[in-house]
Amino acid sequence: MSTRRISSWLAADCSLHQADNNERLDVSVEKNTRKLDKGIVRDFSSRMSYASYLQLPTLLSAQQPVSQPEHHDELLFIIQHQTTELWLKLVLHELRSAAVWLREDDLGSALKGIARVKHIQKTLTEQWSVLATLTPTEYSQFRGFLGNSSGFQSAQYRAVEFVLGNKNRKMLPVFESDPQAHAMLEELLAAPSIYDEFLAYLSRQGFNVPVSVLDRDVTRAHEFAPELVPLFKHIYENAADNWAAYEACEELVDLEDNFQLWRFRHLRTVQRTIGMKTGTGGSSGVTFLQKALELTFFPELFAVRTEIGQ
Ligand code: HEM
Ligand SMILES: N[C@@H](CC(=O)c1ccccc1NC=O)C(=O)O
Repeated sequence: MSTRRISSWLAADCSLHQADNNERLDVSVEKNTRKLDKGIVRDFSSRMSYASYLQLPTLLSAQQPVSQPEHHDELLFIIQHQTTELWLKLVLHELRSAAVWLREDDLGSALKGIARVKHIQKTLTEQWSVLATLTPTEYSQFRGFLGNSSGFQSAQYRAVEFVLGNKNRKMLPVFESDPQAHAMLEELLAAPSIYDEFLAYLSRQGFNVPVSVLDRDVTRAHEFAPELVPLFKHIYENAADNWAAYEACEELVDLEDNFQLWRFRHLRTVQRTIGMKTGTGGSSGVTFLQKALELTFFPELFAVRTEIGQ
């Protein structure tokens, strides 16, 4: 089809839509009020509704400010945390499934899950701008009511760190008063991380993964294994021949990057809100959080960058 024919076809199509729209406007919207279609279901006395399916009475009754008198901004604080926890629930669901798919050599499904997680991470990182509207003065007016509660006690956050390979048994005692959370973290501590599963997958695909890495104690944090760097160098320098492995490596790099961006935005929000005060959870605060920026899930995938082209 020539360019002229395409544009005249497009013009005809647009004017058709225009006519259609005008007609609909004339017929169905009067006084800027939309007429409701006859078929719209209104009786939910014996049907599942939006609210019942989503358990909204439960969800929307879970915002209970503790400040007295109630501080206007505590609702923001609660909802920022609750939405984070909801998204973390999905992140955990996807990452745990991705680890299983890797174990089953189903890389495609694992990558699809990781792609979804990356979008959630972006949403979570963006969301910090909402909390940044909370001024230090406003926060100081209800901070005292939070007692020793702290994000440090987020079981789902810790679980995500564990699934990604940043295991730390010393985190567990914090959850002793919550048997369900404690059991979940114990289970994840003992299970191979997504990186362990990926390296085992690579080994099954014929890549030369050292036995010391495959047999590592998975209850500990993954530590930099220099022997892995030549393997990744090979994959990166022959990406076209190892596309699936190469793509998976880059997806993991994105995951770690996104995780660190969330940590950084948290740190900056903390800094602008409480400065150098100690945390309600008992840590030094900003100084403690800064140290997390030195942690890494997939050190060899970053180390390989130094080697590329050499
Ligand atoms: C004004 C808002 C916030 C302040 C001032 C703040 C402050 C802090 C501080 C000082 C810590 C260190 C632990 C402690 O001693 O308490 C911490 C840890 C943590 N916070 Fe927040 N936080 C804020 C918002 C949030 C939000 C919205 C989340 C989302 C769930 C969150 C999640 C976490 C997590 C997961 C940790 C543990 C981090 C780690 O172990 O590296 N925080 N926070
Ligand atoms: N650790 C914070 C308090 C805080 O932010 C917080 C308190 C209760 C539940 C979640 C929280 N979020 C992150 O730490 C502080 O020291 O002000």
